[in-house]
Amino acid sequence: MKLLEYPDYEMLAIDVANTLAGELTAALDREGRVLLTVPGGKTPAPMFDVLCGVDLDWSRVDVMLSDERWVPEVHVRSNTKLVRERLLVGRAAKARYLPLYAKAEEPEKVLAELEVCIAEALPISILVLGMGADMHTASLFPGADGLDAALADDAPVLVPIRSSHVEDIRVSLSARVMNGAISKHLLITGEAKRAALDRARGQGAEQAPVAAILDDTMVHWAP
Ligand SMILES: O=C(O)[C@H](O)[C@@H](O)[C@H](O)[C@H](O)COP(=O)(O)O
Repeated sequence: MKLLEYPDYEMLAIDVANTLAGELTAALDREGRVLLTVPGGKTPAPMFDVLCGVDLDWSRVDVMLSDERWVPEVHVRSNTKLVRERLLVGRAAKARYLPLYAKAEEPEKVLAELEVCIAEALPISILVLGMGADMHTASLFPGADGLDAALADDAPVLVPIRSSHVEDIRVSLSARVMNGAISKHLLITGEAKRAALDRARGQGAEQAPVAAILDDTMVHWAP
């Protein structure tokens, strides 16, 4: 794990967007298509606002989420809504979106169908994650129902997660798939998440799920 510190979040967002632009461009020089995976939540939007305007061949970029809340794509808590409004616009509107949500009461009913498109696009070229002060990443929450399955060496691509930490059923990429990424970035802000990161480095993934993805990850932090 490497840690980059920034004076403020605006500088972090601009620098990370430029870093991702460089990595996407290099990956596009090597591959026919590249897979960019991004988090939901509040942190990434300002970075998305910069990245969506970068001049690259977005028509050869697949975009998917690290995890999703099991709510309709128009719901205010939907990460798909966030990505469609803040990343898949401008030049990046030409990217292909690979959904982690389909209309069904329970994710288990449609996970196999969702995994087909994602499996074809793997491995992830560039993974961007967020983290909570409870040391979760994606939707891998400590003590969650589904966490063991998501941390297993033979984990599936997508895992349904139910946790008292959040109100929605979640669907998350497994740690195995996230660690298959060629490049990994973690975006965190504030002292609480910085302290949580320090705690996580000394714990197992069952108590600190973010620890499962920290190897070879570039952590970007702003106060
Ligand atoms: O669905 C989500 O919420 C994210 O994918 C999740 O993993 C997020 O990255 C962290 O919870 C941090 O969220 P904030 O950026 O809102 O603090």
